Amino acid sequence: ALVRQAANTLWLTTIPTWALVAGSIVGVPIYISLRVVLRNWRHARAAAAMGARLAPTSKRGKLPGNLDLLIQMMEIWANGYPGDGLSETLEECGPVVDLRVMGDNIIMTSEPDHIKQILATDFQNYVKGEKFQEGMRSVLGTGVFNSDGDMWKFHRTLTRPYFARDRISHFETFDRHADQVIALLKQRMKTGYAVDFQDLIGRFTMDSATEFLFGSCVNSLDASLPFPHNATFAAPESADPVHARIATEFLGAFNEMLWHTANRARVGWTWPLIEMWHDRTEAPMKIVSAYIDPIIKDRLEKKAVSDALKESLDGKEADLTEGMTLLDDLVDKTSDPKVLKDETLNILLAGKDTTQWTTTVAVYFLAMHPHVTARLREEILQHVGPTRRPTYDDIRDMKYLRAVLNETMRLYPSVPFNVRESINATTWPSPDPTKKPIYIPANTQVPYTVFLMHRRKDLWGPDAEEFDPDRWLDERLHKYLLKNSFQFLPFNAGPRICLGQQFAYNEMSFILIRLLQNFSEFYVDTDAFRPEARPNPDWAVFGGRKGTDKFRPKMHLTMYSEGGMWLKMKAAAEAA
Ligand code: HEM
Repeated sequence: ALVRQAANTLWLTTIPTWALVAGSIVGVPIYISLRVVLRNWRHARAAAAMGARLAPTSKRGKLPGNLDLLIQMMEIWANGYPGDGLSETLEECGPVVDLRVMGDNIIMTSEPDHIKQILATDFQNYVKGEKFQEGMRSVLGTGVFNSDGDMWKFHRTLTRPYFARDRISHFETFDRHADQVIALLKQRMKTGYAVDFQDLIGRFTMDSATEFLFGSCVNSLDASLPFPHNATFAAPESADPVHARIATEFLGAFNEMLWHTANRARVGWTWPLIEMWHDRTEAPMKIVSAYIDPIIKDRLEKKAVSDALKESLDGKEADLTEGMTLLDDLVDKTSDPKVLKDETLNILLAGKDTTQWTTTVAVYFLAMHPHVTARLREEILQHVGPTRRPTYDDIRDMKYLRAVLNETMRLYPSVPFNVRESINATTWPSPDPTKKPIYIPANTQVPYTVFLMHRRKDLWGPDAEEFDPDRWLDERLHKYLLKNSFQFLPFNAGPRICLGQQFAYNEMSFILIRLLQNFSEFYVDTDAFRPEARPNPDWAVFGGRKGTDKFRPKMHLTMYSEGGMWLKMKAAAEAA
């Protein structure tokens, strides 16, 4: 009908429908191919004019538009190891490659100098882009994580001052929730069953984040913990108090929202078609809003009372704002409930799963490397002792702890893949200095992967895939990292560097110290992982992390372990 309608419009009414349909079937691919050929020719000319060359392309795709590679990537996303397919492509072409998906230039890089240019030295020439933001908008609005240009500057300026100050209150928050975590762990270990450490730390980061953001903790640590699939009993969730059930629902809705937004980024321009009849973020967003909206309303009402009182007292002694939470800080600058909601939700998204993942994998690595656990405990006992609450100064001085965290984020960065879009045509330096720079067309998606960059042997040495915190302390630091600091980027870099970096180091260090004050040995309980959540046995032949690790890493916006991270631990003698 569409073809016939178009034909009518073009006065081609005398041509029979079958001929129009056949013409379209043959004509559309020819039209697309011609467009691609013409565009590549234009790019080649523009590249030559700039003294540059086109980015290498892979020979691996056999179908038009690299459709076979696209299907393969979808399959890897669902069942493979992160980076599979791409690492082979980068091996074939070098650290930068034009993936050419369905005729579009998509120039992926794992080269520190390119990422430096995107994030820092040529920051003005790149945006997150409308394609990325559109999929997130129903959840994140125009908050700091999901905006570009002036809107991003507005949100960043609004939020930055809060993170610029070190807050003792954060340590009090961490401490209360860490106590709950330790108590839950001790309780669980008494049952003889493993704990899903990823789930437990997710509750810790959610409770800490909601408390420092809103001053109103969601209390997800009050809900019962899941038992492994092989347990013979499990406490029913319905036995939880009402507030804990609400917290579980909130946590579930938040995770679901994340999942759908990441899925939109993955399926690209097709997501509005898939969700044409039904916005998949609507239902979970309703649950999240039911929690956040009343808090914001309440805070704005308090602010109005405080302002009125201040006015009646000519501004003397009437400041009722506590100034402790991010929301307190923000209401001093804006009373727009939408801005307040977007901003706090953006920070919750940026700060919760990232710290959850790093802490989870750090403890997984401790389980796999008992000598690292012993050394880290030694440092903790030396600096903090077996029971005292750690301070900011303790954390700053603990070099081995920082090395363990950095090594964890090197091998399993929370944000393994990211993307920007070029505004104007430009060039990137050639990884091979004997060759011309690489041409980057305007309005082109440029994904970059710190996950693959952090594992490159030419950048980190032959043992790049090994977990070895000492590389941050011995001669390897000078030999590799200090040559180019842009080769380690778990927190991004440049004007959009993670706002919560220091907060994250404090939070992760705090919980690890508390954990190692109380437990001295950790074990991965493989049987507690559901069979489909265990690593594919065929991966063993690959060696490296893929062949060694005992969990199945997956990603939405951030990384996670499929089906949880089931661990057991032994209480420390000092803590008894
Ligand atoms: C291990 C923990 C963390 C890691 C690895 C991490 C990593 C990152 C990365 C890679 C980005 C850049 C995203 C992009 O531009 O595409 C980012 C941005 C951001 N992070 Fe973090 N983050 C962590 C924890 C936190 C925490 C705890 C908070 C807040 C409490 C936070 C707040 C933010 C914010 C607000 C942004 C957006 C900055 C902007 O676009 O201007 N992050 N983070």
